[in-house]
Amino acid sequence: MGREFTALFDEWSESYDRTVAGEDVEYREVFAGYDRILEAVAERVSGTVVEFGVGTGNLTEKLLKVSEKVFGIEPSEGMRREVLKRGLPIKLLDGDFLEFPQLPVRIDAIVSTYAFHHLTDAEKERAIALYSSLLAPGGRVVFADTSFASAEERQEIEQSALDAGFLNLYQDLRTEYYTSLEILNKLFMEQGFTVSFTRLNRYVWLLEAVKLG
Ligand SMILES: C[S@@+](CC[C@H](N)C(=O)[O-])C[C@H]1O[C@@H](n2cnc3c(N)ncnc32)[C@H](O)[C@@H]1O
Repeated sequence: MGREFTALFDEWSESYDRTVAGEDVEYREVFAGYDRILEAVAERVSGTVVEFGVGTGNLTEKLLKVSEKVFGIEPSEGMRREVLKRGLPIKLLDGDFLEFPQLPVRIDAIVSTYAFHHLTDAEKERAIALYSSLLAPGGRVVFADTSFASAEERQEIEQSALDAGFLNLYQDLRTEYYTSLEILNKLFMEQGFTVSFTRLNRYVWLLEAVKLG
């Protein structure tokens, strides 16, 4: 579910790593400190980890240094092809945030970078309820993604994309399902998590949610 962006990611898969390296000026600020953002997620997890929206496998590579086992779930065939080229020792599955093959083991953590905004807020609610049912107390969800601290901040960021003539970025901000910290906090708390947020660049916030007992 929430797979309406898959064709776009199939097309983007071969050049995606050049975008995150800052080649595309429109997205440079979104990906500022990309490597550090991925590390901030990886250093907060251990054990058996499920990663959603794997992309080309950049976070996966870091997770493999700190985890026992990584299950990668990715709906785009183009992106999965890029991950396979890297030969990473993970179990890579066709699936998405809401629908994926049954995982045969206990899960310690669920992670994702730059991807949860592909779900509408109603889909996010369903996904978080599902993760709450999969994790034991102490299990965690760690996401890094564009989110907004307030309605004013959202407006300011959209306006500055327009002022800079970054029309692709502006279009993304207006049409994908970026949400607020307030909504994320509420959705996770309702499913029995404690939540904290840390800003990682102008766009990206780290969300760390720990399942209560
Ligand atoms: C901007 S890329 C991020 C890739 C990688 N996580 C990173 O940080 O570079 C978004 C990824 O999410 C995937 N994606 C899109 N919709 C998704 C969904 N509903 N469920 C899971 N992944 C999704 C895309 O195919 C793409 O690989």
